[in-house]
Parts: sequence; structure tokens; C-alpha cells
Amino acid sequence: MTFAGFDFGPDRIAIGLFTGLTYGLLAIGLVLVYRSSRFVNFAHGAIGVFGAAVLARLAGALGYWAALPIAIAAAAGLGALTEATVVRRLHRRPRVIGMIATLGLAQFILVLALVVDRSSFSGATFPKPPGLPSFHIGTTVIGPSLTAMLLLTPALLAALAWFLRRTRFGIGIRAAADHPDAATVNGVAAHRMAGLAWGIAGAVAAFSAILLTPTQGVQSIDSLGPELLLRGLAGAVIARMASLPIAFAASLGVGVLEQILLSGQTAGFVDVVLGAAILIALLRQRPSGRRDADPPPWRRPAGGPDPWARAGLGLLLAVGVLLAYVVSNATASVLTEVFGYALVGLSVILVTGVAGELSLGQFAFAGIAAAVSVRVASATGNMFLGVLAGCAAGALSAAVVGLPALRLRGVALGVTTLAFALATSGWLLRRPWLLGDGLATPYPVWDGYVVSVATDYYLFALMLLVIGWWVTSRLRAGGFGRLLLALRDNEEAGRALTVAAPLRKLQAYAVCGALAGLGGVVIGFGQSQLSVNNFPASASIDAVALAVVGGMARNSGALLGSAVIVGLPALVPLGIPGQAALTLGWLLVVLLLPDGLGGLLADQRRRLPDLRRGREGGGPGTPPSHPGPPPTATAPDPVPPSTATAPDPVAFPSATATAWGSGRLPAAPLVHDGTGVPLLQVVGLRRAFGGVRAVDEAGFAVAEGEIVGIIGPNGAGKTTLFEILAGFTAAQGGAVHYRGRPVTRWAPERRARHGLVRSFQDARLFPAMTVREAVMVAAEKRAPSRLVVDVLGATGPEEAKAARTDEALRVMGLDAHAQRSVGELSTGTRRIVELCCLLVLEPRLMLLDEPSSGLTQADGAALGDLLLRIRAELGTTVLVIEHDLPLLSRVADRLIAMDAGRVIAQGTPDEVRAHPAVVLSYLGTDEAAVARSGAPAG
Ligand SMILES: Nc1ncnc2c1ncn2[C@@H]1O[C@H](COP(=O)(O)OP(=O)(O)OP(=O)(O)O)[C@@H](O)[C@H]1O
Repeated sequence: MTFAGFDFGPDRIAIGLFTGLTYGLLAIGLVLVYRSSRFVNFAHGAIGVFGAAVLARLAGALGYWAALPIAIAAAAGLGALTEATVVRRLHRRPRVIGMIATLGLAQFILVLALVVDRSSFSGATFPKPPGLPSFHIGTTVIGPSLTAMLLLTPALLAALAWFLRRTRFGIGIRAAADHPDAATVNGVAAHRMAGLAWGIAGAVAAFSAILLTPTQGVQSIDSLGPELLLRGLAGAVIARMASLPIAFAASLGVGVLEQILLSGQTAGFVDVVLGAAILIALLRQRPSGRRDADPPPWRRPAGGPDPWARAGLGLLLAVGVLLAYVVSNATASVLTEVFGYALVGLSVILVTGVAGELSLGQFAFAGIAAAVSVRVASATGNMFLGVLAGCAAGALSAAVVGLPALRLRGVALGVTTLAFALATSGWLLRRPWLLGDGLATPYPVWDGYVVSVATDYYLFALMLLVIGWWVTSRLRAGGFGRLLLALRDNEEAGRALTVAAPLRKLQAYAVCGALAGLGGVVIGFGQSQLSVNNFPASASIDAVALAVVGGMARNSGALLGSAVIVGLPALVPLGIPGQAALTLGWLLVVLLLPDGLGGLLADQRRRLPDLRRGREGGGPGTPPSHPGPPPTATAPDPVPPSTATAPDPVAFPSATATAWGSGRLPAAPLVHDGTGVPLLQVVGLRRAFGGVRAVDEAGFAVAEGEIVGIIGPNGAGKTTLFEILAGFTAAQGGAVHYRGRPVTRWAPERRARHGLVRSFQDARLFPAMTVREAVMVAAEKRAPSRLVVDVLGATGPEEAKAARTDEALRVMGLDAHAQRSVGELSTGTRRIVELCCLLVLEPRLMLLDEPSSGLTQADGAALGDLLLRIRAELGTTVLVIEHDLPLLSRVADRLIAMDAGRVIAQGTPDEVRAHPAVVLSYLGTDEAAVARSGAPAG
């Protein structure tokens, strides 16, 4: 049965279902591990191969059916062991580190499997299940292994479902995966449950490896290469990395789709369609409302490069140049390749280390750039144009991929970029207008000089590496890098402070594409014949691995990682044992050195005398991520026990006049519109979550210069109302008018730029940034960072922001905290920092969400004074959610009371507090509560 050139016959569907079965089992393993550890396990396939090796070794002596459970148990044990020895150690580190560790581990486990039994890699000699029949579906022969799979998979799935739903351990696994802290409180040991989940995933991996190996020719040493990984991940992400039945069913669909497409097209085309299908499925998923637990932030090196680092770089460059005159052509070619990979590594450092986005497709941009640059250079005879065109192609393709990816995060983005990498190497690069079957590379010509010798070309590559390095350093050190850090730390807070997140992310993708493109150009011109094989999809994963091994915190990480992972095996023939030792070595680096090899070097450098301050630098134990308190920091103020909400690691800047600022506020006074139109008008606003009507036909107006309080019981919809007013949640009905203009469709950053700003209930801000950096993000409003300006190294806009920030910190009494990281401040201090940021935005309307929570009583009173001052001195209008009714009664002109999403009363504080509906829903009938609120009795 064919249609449009594709075969839809039962044979195809049957084969598709069988392959889908494999993908389904893989997807189940990936989901199980993801749910407990929140990353993709690259060692899944290798653990399966290990189980297969155990079976192959034991089947002869014990018989197949006796060896089967032992082999599966061995793989389960290895899975659990992996969790206990590797994964658990990396729990508090960024997720990508865990993923890369499993990548290294996979190589190691494969060698282990080879040692146990070599036949686990050969389909022809691998034992088949005895006693089971073969049969035909159409013309397709179903052998005993597939029969076993057909019979045993439903049993396995049923057992898994029963275990996860009905047993204490299964329920424990699900509880620990979804709410690890709550599970721990309830006596479920989260780490033991994670070990169990890994064990089950290992058993599933062994089950499929044992039954699939006989059906295949020779198992590749990459037992979970990017192609297979993508197919497993497709089902898993469609199931939101959560539901096992959906993951399995979607994988069956992937298998059938693949087989039908293969009947009329090439494998590369299948990757394109699969990639598109995955992207559409991901984009159609509505945000779940539940955010993944925030990944721990990347560590950041303290301060700028010191003179030692500069000297070291200078020396390295001099050695690099000298090498051109010493090494052979063969070595020069390897070093050129190392530079190319290092440039791609730099792009990974920017996109993952700085911007915090997981990209598993950076090498695709390198491939596209190489093809374009070689073509342009060949056509024009101009090398310079070729390089520029290559970088532009890299930037453009990264931006095109980035556009839909703006809505994706974490593993979803990783899967999309991996799909793009596969589609690029399997299909796009093979187009005749890119690489086709191969492209003869012209010798680069530089200013009339033909670069025909590898050592000369090496110097050219070194020059491009220096340019890429310089651009990366400029971007990291400037305002643009700070914006990326802010978005990585807390995208919503960044947008609330006017940072245009989509634009900034696209710019970041484009720059990273250009950098990877530069790497592609270096690799491309280094080959006499350029083909798809120079840019395999797996190289994209290698690029992430080398950045992790080298260390994401510094540029040097890319070069070090590339030297170890690309250079070493190419320069020294290692053989399988040597390769295993190298992999084990870098696995240990990933496990033991949080900042990779670059961090190790930096630690050694810190032992040298500090030339900046003329004293000994801190030892290797000095934490690089959070600089300690400056010498001027004041001692912590004691927090009265009655009001302490959490241990305050940092001084609250006390409720004295200096803390809340006695000087001029850090914003210019506003000129009121004076049109008589309300500053804010809310009409019939609606928003429901499932069956819950969070905001239900809410309507009110706020005049310019008013302070209006919003009260209501928990769950009344107050925060959702603010989310809608500030543009973070879309209304399902109704309208918001600000200064007479409908703003309902405006993005949050646009509203903030027009003076409609908000605070957040948790005042989390940017935990990995310093207080000064956080305020500098707010200062962007007046002097936005420009990418090109940053790359060129102009310091003017940065100086303007710094001056404004320092002034704001001083008048808010925060200068003693300037260099502290926001994450280590008490809630109260964070609230002052957040207020400082908001004032720097020169707000016309401030939406404050419970600003007094976490403050001491005295500081709450000081907050009240500050709000009155802000209104008096700046003319700012304030809409404030508060549970502290006495505070509101003192500062607010009017109160709005909400319940169940509706506005139930509004008027003066006295009127609202006495309103029967408010008394009933909020204050309760408890006379004492009413009395405490300050409401008139009766
Ligand atoms: N993203 C979401 N997904 C699902 N339900 C939500 C979401 N946000 C809010 N809700 C629900 O909407 C209702 C209103 O919540 P909201 O946080 O706006 O109330 P609130 O008045 O601010 O409460 P609180 O004083 O506790 O902050 C609640 O029932 C809440 O569970």
C-alpha cells in the first residue's frame, strides 16, 4: 500500500512497531532517570550493553533463561551503582555536568562490557532465546528474539506500572522525583529512591539490549549515539519527561513514522521530519505551570583577569606562534583541529555557561559555516569574505533555530538542538548547494599569499582563535554578558527590569552561532576535501563535553578541553585501553573539579603573589564564586526572635534612616499626566487555571499619585492579578489600560520601560549575581547594553550605569552589600535591593507584592515611611498587596479587597475593613482578628 511514494503496508507498520518498541523502552529508561536526576542519561545504552555482555558470558554455562534474570539484575546493579557513585556527587552542580559525566561513564562501561564478553557487540554470535518460534508478518521474518520482545515487553510494562503505582517503593520513587524535599520530610529517602529508579532503568536497558543485539549486525561502540538518543528522547519529551505510558506510545508512533518515511526517503530526511515533529509537539505543549527545580547556578570566577592571567595568556600566545616553526605539518593539522573545536567550545561556554541554555547542536552551525565560507571563498577568491560569510551563516542559522527555541528550556531545548544537529549532518549539509558529496577546499589566500602549508594555516587558525577568544571575553565582561547572566538566573526578574529577554537570547544565539561558525571555518579550510564526515552530529555532544571538562567558567576551558579530548587522542595513538584511561581521567575531572581543568589552573595561579594588591592571593580553598564581604561590611544586626522568618546569613541593613535612605531617592520626580484619565484602569479581567477562577471579572481604577492596597485571603487571586497587570500572565478576558492606552498585549519589559513596574513575592532577584550587578541590570533602562559596542570594547555606557548604580546603592544604604551575592542575602535585604532596582527604573506605577513579608516589625514601619516618601518626592503611584493591615491603613488612600478572584469591596481603609463581605471572607468573624486589623468595632 503506497501513497505519495511512501509505503504504508502492514510490513512497514510491523517493522515500525518493533523499532518503536525499542525506542519506547529507551524512552522509559530516559524518563525514569530524568525524573529522579533531571538530566538525560547518556550511559543508558552502555548499561544495557553491559547487561548483554553478562548474558553472553553466562548463557553457555547456566542456560539462557537462567542467565537472563542475572544479566538484567547485573545491569540494574550497575545503574544503581552509577547513581550512588557518580550522579549523587553531582546533585548540586548544573545538570549538564551530570549529563556529560554519564557520557564519559558510557565509554568506560563499554570497555567493561568488552572485558566481560566480546560477543555482546556482535549480533551474529550473540545468544538467542531458545524455545521460541519464528514467524512472518507479510514478508518480514520475526525471529525468536523479536518474539521474546513481543511477549515479554507487555509483561515488563505491566510489572513496571504495578510497581510504580502500587508498591511502597514505586510510590516513593514518584514522590521523591516530583517533590524531593517534601518526600524527605515524609520519611522517603530521596537518594535511595533515585538509586532504585536508576536500577530499574538499567534493567530496562539490559532487557532491550539483550533482545535486540541478535537482530542487529554489529553493535556500534557508540551504543547510544545521537540518532538513537534522539528517537528515545522524542517520545520522552512528548510525554514531558513524566508519563511512562505516553512516552511509550509516542515512541511507537516515532518508530512507525520512521519506517514509513524510510520507504521513500533517505535517513537524513527522516531526521528532518522527526526534528520538525518534535519541535511542533514541544511548542504545542502549554507550560505546565510547574517550574523545574531551579538548576544550581554555574560558578563564576571572582574579579577580572589578574596580571598573572594576562601574562599566562601572553606566554601561551607566544608559545602558540613559536610552535608553527617547530612542529611537523601533521602536528600542525591536529593543533588546527584543536583550535577549531576550541572555538566551538567557546560558543558552548557562552550559550550554556553564561546564558544557561543547553545546546546539543553547536557543531551544526560550524558545518553550515564551513560549507558557506568555502563556497564564498572559492567563488570570490577572497578569503576574508569567506570567513565573514561563514560567521554570518553560523549566526543566521543559530538565530533561525533559536527563534522557536525561545519558548523552550532545559532538556526540551537540548532535544530540539540535537534534532537540528542530526538533520544538518544527515540532510542539510548533503544538499548540493552546501557540501553535497564533498567539496574541494581552496587554499586560503591572505593578501596575495597562498596558505598552502599546514604550519602556515596553523598560524591563520591561531589568529581566528585569538579573535574568537577576544570577542568571548569582551562579551562576558560587558553589559551584554551581565544581561545573559541575569536572564539565566531569573528570566522573569530580568524582564521585570526591562530586559528584552527574547531579543537578548536571540542575540546570544546568533553570537554563539558566529563563534561556532568561526570554528567551522577553521576546521573547514584545514581539510583538502570537505565532507559531512567532518561535522558529525556526535561532535556537537563532544563540544559540550570538552567545555565541561575544560571548565565553563573561563575561556581557557574551551582550549584545555579541546586539547585533552580532541588533541591528545589525535597526537598520541591510544588504543582502546588508552582511550578508556583518558575517558576515566576526564570523568574524574568532571566529578572532582567543579570548574574543570581551567579552574584547576586558576587555583594554582591564586597561589602566586597577588600583583593587583601586592599581597598573597587566596589559596585554592578560596571560593571563587561568591566574593566574601568587603572589609567595610557592617556586622549583622540581631534579628528579634519573634519576627525572624529564616536564619539571616547577612546583615539586614537595619531600620535606621541610612538603611532606607535619607538622601535623595535614586530617581527623578515625575511630571503627572494631568489628563484626568486614571493611571491604571482594569476592566473585567479574567484568568482561570483549569477549574480555578484565579481572577474573575476584576475591575477597578487607580488615579495617578494614589497609594492603593490590595487585600484578600490566600488564593484570592491577588498575585495572579499582578501577573496580568505586569504582563507575565495573559488575561483570558478583559482589558488593562495604562495612561489611557490599552497595554493588555504588551510584553512585561515594554510595560516596565513605560514605568509600569512590579516586585515579586519572593524577591528572589538574581541569586548568582552581586547586589551591584543586579542594580546595574535595572540601570539598563537608561543606557541599554549594545552587543556591538560591547564587542568593540567601548566603556562609556558601562561607566554611566556604574555611576548611577553606585549612587542608588549609596542612597538606599546598600553600599556595604554591593559585592555580596544576592543569593546569600536575607529576604529583608533582598526586598530593599529589589526596591532599589525598581526605583532606578524611574517607575510611574509600582506594583508591590507583599513587600513587608520577611521584614522585622521595625523595618516594616520604615517601609511604610519609604512608600510615603516615594509618593511625596517622586510622585510615583503605588499598588500594593499586603497582609499587614495596620501598615496599609497608615499608608494607603484606598483599599481593594478580593476574594475568589473577584473585587468584593473598595474604598477607604476604614470602609473596606468594616465591609461585611471583607469581614466574612478575610478577617473572619473572630472579633480579635477584626480588632487587630484596626477596623472600627461593630
Ligand atoms: N500557574 C498556576 N497554575 C495553576 N493554578 C494557579 C497558578 N497560579 C495561581 N493559581 C491558582 O489561582 C488561585 C489564585 O492564586 P494567587 O496566587 O493569585 O492568589 P493570592 O491571592 O496571591 O494568594 P497568596 O496570598 O497566597 O499569594 C489559587 O487557587 C492558585 O492555586
